[in-house]
Order: sequence, then structure tokens, then C-alpha cells
Amino acid sequence: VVGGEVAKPNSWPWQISLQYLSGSSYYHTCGGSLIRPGWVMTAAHCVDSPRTWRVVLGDHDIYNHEGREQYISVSRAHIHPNWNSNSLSSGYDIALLELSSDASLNSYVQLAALPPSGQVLPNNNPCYISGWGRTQTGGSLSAELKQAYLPVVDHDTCSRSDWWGSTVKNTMICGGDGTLAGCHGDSGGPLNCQVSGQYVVHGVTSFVSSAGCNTNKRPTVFSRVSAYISWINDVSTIH
Ligand SMILES: CC(C)C[C@H](NC(=O)C(F)(F)F)C(=O)N[C@@H](C)C(=O)Nc1ccc(C(F)(F)F)cc1
Repeated sequence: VVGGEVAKPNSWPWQISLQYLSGSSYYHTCGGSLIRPGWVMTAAHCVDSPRTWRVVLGDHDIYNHEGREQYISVSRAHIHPNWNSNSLSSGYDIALLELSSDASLNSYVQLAALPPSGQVLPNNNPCYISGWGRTQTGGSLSAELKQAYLPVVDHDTCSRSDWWGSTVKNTMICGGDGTLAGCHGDSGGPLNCQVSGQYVVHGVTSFVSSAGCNTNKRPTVFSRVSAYISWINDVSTIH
């Protein structure tokens, strides 16, 4: 997250750190949101390459064990069937991770609220991105969870030719004007939007400009969760 501030610990209790095993250590690579005790929502591009994954719940400082963390391995990644890693602008950058066991819900670990199917938020709706991603383009990951205020930029504005143009689709949601932004390592994490006084996860962090994370008129772009509610329910509800 470029700009913004360190979040109050566990103030986004559905935020998870997705980590992969390399040698004998795990490394943070993406964010995600706990949507069911045994299911995490993240970005498809985070799990494109087969790896040994784990999710860390209840975390704040990813480099220090503080005692509230739960470490659960991922048993299976369900990538959206229409996701194409060579076509980021087509969308479908969403995946569901099936956990090997259910998380224990408590004041540090809670389920995210998801929007109703099809709900599109108005321009300037208050939202915050959260994540451990780089704090500058080319910078390093943040040890502590950060947040930044990224109000909704509606599709009409975000798809203007001097903004993202036709790269941004209606199945996406844009946040901020590019001054504050998500950055590498925030991928897959939540866009937390205030709707009727409650925070609802309306976005899954997908992409920023390749010219730099905080590029003017290139808001951070998220998969619009309300466009994928049926798929989420189909995959994560035991038949
Ligand atoms: C690894 C990537 C698939 C996603 C990566 N996402 C992020 O860094 C994050 F955290 F903002 F979500 C990203 O935007 N990286 C930059 C460097 C990038 O590739 N941006 C980008 C590439 C292509 C397009 C498009 F769609 F226009 F082709 C748009 C943005």
C-alpha cells in the first residue's frame, strides 16, 4: 500500500496473508479474505503457479509471531474458469482457496461480509484497501498491515481514455485516483467498503499501472466481488 497508514491491529479481521513455501521458510506473496471458516477469497493471479501454500489469519506484523495468528494450509485452489493469465484486462482475477481445516473465529479472525449479487457502488463511496504490499513502487513489503482510503471511482470515470480506458471492465471496481494505491503484495486482498455503516468486501485487489503503483489517473483496480457471487456460492457451498 502506497500512502495511507498502519492499520489498528486486527481491525480488518478477515484479512489473511497468503504465503508460499520456499526451502524451509514461508514467504508472503498476496492478501486474501476469509469468507467461510474453511474458505479464503484471493486473486487468481496469486495462485497461477502451483506451490505449497498456507494462509495466516489474525496477523498484524508478518515478520513477528504475536500469538494471535492461525496458520492453516491450503488443500485446493479453485481458480475462476474464465481466468486467463495472459489477459489480465479480461477480468476473472478471482480464486477461492479451500483450507485444510476451518479457522477458529474470534475477535482477531472474522468472516468478511460479501455484497449482494450485482450491487454496484456509487462514485466516491468510502472504501479502504488493506495489505502488506510494497509501500512504494520498487520498495519493500510492509511488516505491519497497512490501509489507505480509496473511494470508489465509478466505471464511467475509470474507463475514460485518460484513465484506464477499455482496460477496465464492468466486472471490475476502481479505487482512489492513483495518488494512494495498492502495490505488489497487496494482490488478492480486500477493498473494504462502507455500506449502511458496515464494512463489506467489494473488491479483490487485481492490478495497478505497470508504470508504477501510484500513477495519477490509474486507480488501483479490483475484481468486483458482486459480479462473482453466484460462482463463489457454487464453489464454496458443500453440495
Ligand atoms: C502481477 C500482475 C498480473 C498483477 C499486479 N498486481 C498488483 O501489483 C496489485 F497488487 F496491485 F494487485 C500488477 O498490477 N502488476 C503490474 C506491474 C502490472 O502488470 N500491471 C498491468 C499489466 C497489464 C495491464 C493490462 F491489463 F492493461 F494489460 C494492466 C496493468
